[in-house]
Amino acid sequence: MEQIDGSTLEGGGQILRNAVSFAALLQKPIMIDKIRASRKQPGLKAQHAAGLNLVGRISHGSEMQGASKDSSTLQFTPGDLVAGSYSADPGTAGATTLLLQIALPCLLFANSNGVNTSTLRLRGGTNAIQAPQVDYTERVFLPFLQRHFMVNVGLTIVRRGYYPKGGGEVSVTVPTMKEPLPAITILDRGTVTSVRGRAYVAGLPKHLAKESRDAAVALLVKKGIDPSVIDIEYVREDAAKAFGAGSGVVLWAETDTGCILGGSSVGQKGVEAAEIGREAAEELERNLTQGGCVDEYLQDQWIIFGVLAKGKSRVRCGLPLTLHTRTAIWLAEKLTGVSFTQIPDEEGKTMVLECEGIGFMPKSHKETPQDIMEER
Ligand SMILES: Nc1ncnc2c1ncn2[C@@H]1O[C@H](COP(=O)(O)OP(=O)(O)OP(=O)(O)O)[C@@H](O)[C@H]1O
Repeated sequence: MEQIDGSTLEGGGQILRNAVSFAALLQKPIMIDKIRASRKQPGLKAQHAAGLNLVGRISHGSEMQGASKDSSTLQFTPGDLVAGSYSADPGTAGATTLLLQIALPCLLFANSNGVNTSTLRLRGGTNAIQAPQVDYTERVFLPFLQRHFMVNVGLTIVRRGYYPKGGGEVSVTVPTMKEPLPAITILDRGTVTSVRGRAYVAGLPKHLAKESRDAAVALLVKKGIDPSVIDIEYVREDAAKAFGAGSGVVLWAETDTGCILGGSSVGQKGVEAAEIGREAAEELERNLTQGGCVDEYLQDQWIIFGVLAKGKSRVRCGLPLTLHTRTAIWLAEKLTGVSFTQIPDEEGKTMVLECEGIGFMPKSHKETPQDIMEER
């Protein structure tokens, strides 16, 4: 059983998600201790437990011990990943997008079991802090997967939900892969051709969304973005499609080389609407200034897919590399044997991350006549 120290580097929930996804795919039993030791309240939160148990269900015949709230140790012996319909609900505002983060790699490579697409119903928060807002997943992460890894994941926001009540729901369709993911090369950031976005409120007056939008636009223009490429809508969510009250801004910039980078913020009590807009714009501007082809969040989120892909992937990232990215690399190297190379540019402003992926495909899927011959 592979031992993983959950307090390493970032020491948060992402280690668990990546570790359990890799373990389920590679059929490698793991034991994680010191779970979320770096956080104020260590151990599993309801949303982590819900994500782990979701993978436990996708991985038929698996055994999982310690996947409950407050647990600091987890043991997982994987079974067979099987495509199908699954759901998860932490009962809190825990991020639906992070439930997707742990389940997605598993479902992509699940045994198709006669169905070519799995479906996920994920409940919880859709627009929470310290997690991808669902609009980020929809507008940045999934288009990235589609453009570069050729994977078409469908996402429908059934109902939005916010901190502290949650109550949101997203529905996701995940195709079953018939061949390994292709390696990716993304080195040229290119020039920004559009900045789109969404300033939203739910259960609050609409003018607040407009104030956030206007402040975001003003800051972007001040930082040198051409006003004619900016298109940020402001909305009050339909009450039937949003549970509770919330606000925030999600922005995404596209470049002429096909890169998409995000910037976002979530409204909090006592913070003015205009400030929420400026926060999101500042984050986007920072990501653009860093010169990477991915923003500071995609930087860690592409790692698992690059490691699973077939061949050498190279992605230019802005600096500094985030602690989440360094943690994802550390864990991937530990569990899969791949090694990452970090190649700085001449001016030391950006860093190309390079890895030779393992070309992952579960054994049971290799059923071409050639594979059968090789088995014999
Ligand atoms: N504003 C954001 N936009 C997009 N992605 C985000 C954003 N904030 C965080 N993320 C992503 O969410 C994940 C958070 O990982 P983290 O380890 O912090 O998880 P967690 O489950 O929230 O655990 P913990 O409570 O221990 O921090 C990372 O993949 C990170 O890139």
